[in-house]
Amino acid sequence: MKAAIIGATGYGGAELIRLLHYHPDVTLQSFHSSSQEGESIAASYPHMQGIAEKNLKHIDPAQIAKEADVVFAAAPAGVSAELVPELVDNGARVVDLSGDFRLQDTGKYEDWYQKKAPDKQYVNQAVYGLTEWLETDITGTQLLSNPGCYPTAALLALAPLVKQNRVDTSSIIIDAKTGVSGAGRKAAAATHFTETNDNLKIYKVFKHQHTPEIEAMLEAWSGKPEAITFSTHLVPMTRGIMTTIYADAPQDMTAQELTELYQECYNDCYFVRVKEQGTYPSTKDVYGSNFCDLSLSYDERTNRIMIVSVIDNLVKGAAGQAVQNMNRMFGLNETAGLDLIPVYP
Ligand SMILES: NC(=O)C1=CN([C@@H]2O[C@H](COP(=O)(O)OP(=O)(O)OC[C@H]3O[C@@H](n4cnc5c(N)ncnc54)[C@H](OP(=O)(O)O)[C@@H]3O)[C@@H](O)[C@H]2O)C=CC1
Ligand SMILES: CC(=O)N[C@@H](CCC(=O)OP(=O)(O)O)C(=O)O
Repeated sequence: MKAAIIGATGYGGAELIRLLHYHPDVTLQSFHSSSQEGESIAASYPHMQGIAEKNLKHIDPAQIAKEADVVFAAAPAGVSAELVPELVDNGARVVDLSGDFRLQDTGKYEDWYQKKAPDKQYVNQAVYGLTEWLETDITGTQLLSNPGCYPTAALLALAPLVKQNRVDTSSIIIDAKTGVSGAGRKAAAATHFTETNDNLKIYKVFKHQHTPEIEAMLEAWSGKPEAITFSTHLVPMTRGIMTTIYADAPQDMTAQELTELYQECYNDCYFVRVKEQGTYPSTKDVYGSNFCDLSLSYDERTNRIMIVSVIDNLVKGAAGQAVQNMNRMFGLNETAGLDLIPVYP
C-alpha cells in the first residue's frame, strides 16, 4: 500500500515517516511540502539520512490522489480545510491530523479556531477517529479526522465512566500538561528555549480549541450537553501529555472498583494500558509509542474520582493514532507498524 504525506517537514509528518517506515504493509510513496519542494527530507531531518530519504514534492492533490492509496494530511488547521476537499474529490482516502474536520458544529469551529470552517459537506463526511471508541466500521471511510492530542488523552480517560453514567459530567475538570513538540516545529516566541526551559506556563486559558472537541464527545456519550473546565500547561520536555482529571462520583465507589471497570473496558484494546490500583503513569512510560496509560483513584474524603492519563502527543496524540486508523480503514492488523516498546529512559 502506498502512502503520501503532506506536511512531511513538520513534527507530525516526520513522526508519520518514522512509523510508516516500519509498517509491514506500507511503502512511503511521496513526501510533500509547500515551501521546500525539490529538497531532500534529510535537509530538514538529518536523522533520516540513508533511511527514509526522499525529495520533497509539490502539493498537487489530483496527482497525489492518483499515486497513493492513502494520504496523510499533517498541515496546519485552515490549510487542511482547503487541501482535503480536493484530495477527496479526486478519490483519495485521507487521514487528516488537523482540527479542521473534527467538529460537526462548524459555528463552534469558527469560534474556537478563529478560522473559516471547511465546506460542511466534507465535515459531514468525515469520521472522527478516536480509534478505541469508533462507533462505525471504517473500512469504507474516505475521510478520517484524527483527534487532537489533548482530546485523545482526556477522552480515553473519561469514556468508560461517562458511557456507563458513573460520573457527574457537570463536575469534570481536566488539568493537562504538554511537551513543547505539541506546538509543532515552526519557531514562536512562546516555545523558544529561553521561554520554556526551567519554566512552567499555563496557556490559552478557557480558550483552548480542543475544548469543544472534548465536549462534543462527552455529549455524544452521555446524551447531555456539558461544559468542562479544561486547562493546558506547557512543560519543559519534548514529548508527552499528562491529563489529571477530577470529577464527582454520583455514589460511593472504590479505586479498586474503578480500576476493574477500566481493565474490563479496555481489555481488548492493546494500546490502552490500565495500571494496577495505587500505581500512576508518567510520560516516559509511553515515550515514542502509541500507548495511553491510565490510572484511577477515588478520594473518599471528597467523593471525587481522579483519573491520570499519559500519551506521547506525536504518537497516540497524532501520527500513531493516524496509522492505527489507517490500519482499521484498510482492514489491516490494528497494531501493524505500531507495536513499539516506548523509548526509555
Ligand atoms: N504536534 C503535535 O503534537 C500535534 C499536531 N497535530 C496537528 O497536526 C498538524 C501538523 O502539526 P505539526 O506537525 O506539529 O506542525 P508543524 O508546524 O511542525 O508542521 C506543519 C507543516 O505543515 C506544512 N504547511 C504549512 N503551511 C502550509 C500550507 N500553506 N500548505 C501546505 N502545507 C503547509 C509545513 O510544511 P512545508 O512548509 O514544508 O509545507 C509544516 O512543516 C497540525 O494541524 C497540528 O495541529 C495534532 C495533534 C498533535
Ligand atoms: C504546545 C501546544 O501549543 N500544543 C498545541 C496542541 C494542539 C495541536 O496540535 O493542534 P490541533 O488543534 O490540530 O490538535 C496547542 O495547545 O494548541
